Amino acid sequence: MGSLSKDAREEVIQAWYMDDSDEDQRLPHHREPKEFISLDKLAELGVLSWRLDADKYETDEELKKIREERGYSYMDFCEVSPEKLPNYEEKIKSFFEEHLHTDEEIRYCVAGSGYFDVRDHNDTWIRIWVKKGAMIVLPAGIYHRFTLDSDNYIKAMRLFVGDPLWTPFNRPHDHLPARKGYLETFGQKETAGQAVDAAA
Ligand SMILES: CSCCC(=O)/C(O)=C/O
Ligand SMILES: [Fe+2]
Repeated sequence: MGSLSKDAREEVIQAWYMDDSDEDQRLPHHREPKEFISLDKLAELGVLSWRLDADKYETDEELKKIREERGYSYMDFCEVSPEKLPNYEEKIKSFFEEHLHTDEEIRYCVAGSGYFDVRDHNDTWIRIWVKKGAMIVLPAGIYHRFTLDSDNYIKAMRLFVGDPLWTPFNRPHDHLPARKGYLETFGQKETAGQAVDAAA
């Protein structure tokens, strides 16, 4: 994806299987021993990723190209921290409720960091740590949640195709066409996604 190698992406995006502990959601929640997951494995789940230069997002040709190719016409920013986000406690709680959306969730971390957790094909939580420069797309219909990490701050660019619809559908919402479509497209291993694109 783009001109930078996969290794460059891994400097700002890391993923691992989570432990079962109920401790503070902002902790990494690694298993013992740690079980990291490749970006190719994320692509099998439909989770796409790029590394971009967050210091030049206003003029970045690579970002422009991605937006044009994928039709991301809408853009705004979401800053999450106790000081910056109105109704912070309520919002952070709702972000961490397991949910899906009927459209892609596209987030580009331009400052700070945070965790997007997604369910794999076995319904096991994978934690995706995004840092400055990481852009990820969660496909429509994937169950996921978001939390800040212990640094308590992220500024994310939010992209969308057309008029944005941010509605979270808390689990269970298995009857939604977006969920059924997700399972049809990504419910089996080695389906569409960057892993297949890369092999082509
Ligand atoms: C870092 S953006 C805030 C989280 C969010 O918008 C969302 O929908 C999480 O699932
Ligand atoms: Fe979401």
